[in-house]
Amino acid sequence: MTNQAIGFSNPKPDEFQSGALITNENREIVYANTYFSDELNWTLKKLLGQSSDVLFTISSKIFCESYLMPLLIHEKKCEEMQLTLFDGNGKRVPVIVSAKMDEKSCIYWSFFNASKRDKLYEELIDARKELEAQAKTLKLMASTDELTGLMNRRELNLRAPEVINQAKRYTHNIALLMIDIDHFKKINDAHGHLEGDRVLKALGQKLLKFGRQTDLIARFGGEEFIMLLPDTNTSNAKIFARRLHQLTSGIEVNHAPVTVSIGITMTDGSHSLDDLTNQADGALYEAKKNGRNKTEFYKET
Ligand SMILES: Nc1nc2c(ncn2[C@@H]2O[C@H](COP(=O)(O)OP(=O)(O)OP(=O)(O)O)[C@@H](O)[C@H]2O)c(=O)[nH]1
Repeated sequence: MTNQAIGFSNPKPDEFQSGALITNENREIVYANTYFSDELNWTLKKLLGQSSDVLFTISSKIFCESYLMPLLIHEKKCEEMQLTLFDGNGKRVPVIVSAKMDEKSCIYWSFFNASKRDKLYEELIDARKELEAQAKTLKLMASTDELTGLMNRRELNLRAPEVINQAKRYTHNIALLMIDIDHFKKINDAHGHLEGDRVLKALGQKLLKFGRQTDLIARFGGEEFIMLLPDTNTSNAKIFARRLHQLTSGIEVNHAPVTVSIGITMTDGSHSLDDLTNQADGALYEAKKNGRNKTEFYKET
């Protein structure tokens, strides 16, 4: 079969927007339509008589040998395989290939340029990546206190039950500390809201640095913070609170140290977060009542 073997006179045989190729039983090209010259920059004369291998990239050749050819031999046809061709200038062109094999092992190939389709895939992948990044940012925003960067109350509510359950399971104690800046309103009133914000941020940073990785450290409300310390007994919690008082005094407003009051409650995992925060709140109230800059433990009545 030669190029002339498929001789049309009218209408024009070669106005297809796809490549058509025929290879013989030795896989030599015996026909290529003008798509190969017009769109893929091949010289048709050069192509004729060549092995079809000249068209395919190495990975496409491997795919042809290992999958496409066995399929053609067995099924006599294959549809919509994604391969990569070289054009006449050696540029890679993604194509969708369908092929049919006749009883003399001639193969009738059709190639559809898939560059635009690939571009669309790339754009879809980019769009997906962007959406994933946005979702991640939104998740972070929903779980984080904007001012201090600590987890917010919502996130604490989500994560605390697991920590409390683990204490129960492994028979550990947990300490919950409610930490409240003393006379914070005065700082705001005397030095402005921005100064108040600076103090909140500084305390947030100190708590983060001071806490362990397993601690939950959250901004609970205005000037109130919560630390949930797993695997901590009463005497450890006392030492921890003492160091927290020292640490906080390192933050100064107009050369005066900032102080905090702390309410602590302990549990073996048999209390809910709500129970614990109510208990710690009661202890915090006692600390404020007793003069501030103090730690009090919740006492069961
Ligand atoms: N700068 C700033 N202030 C805040 C923020 N959230 C809450 N506050 C302020 O924190 C202050 C809390 O005041 P109070 O509840 O009276 O407590 P306090 O002045 O610390 O008094 P004690 O707790 O009794 O020692 C209020 O003035 C709030 O406006 C914030 O994000 N930034």
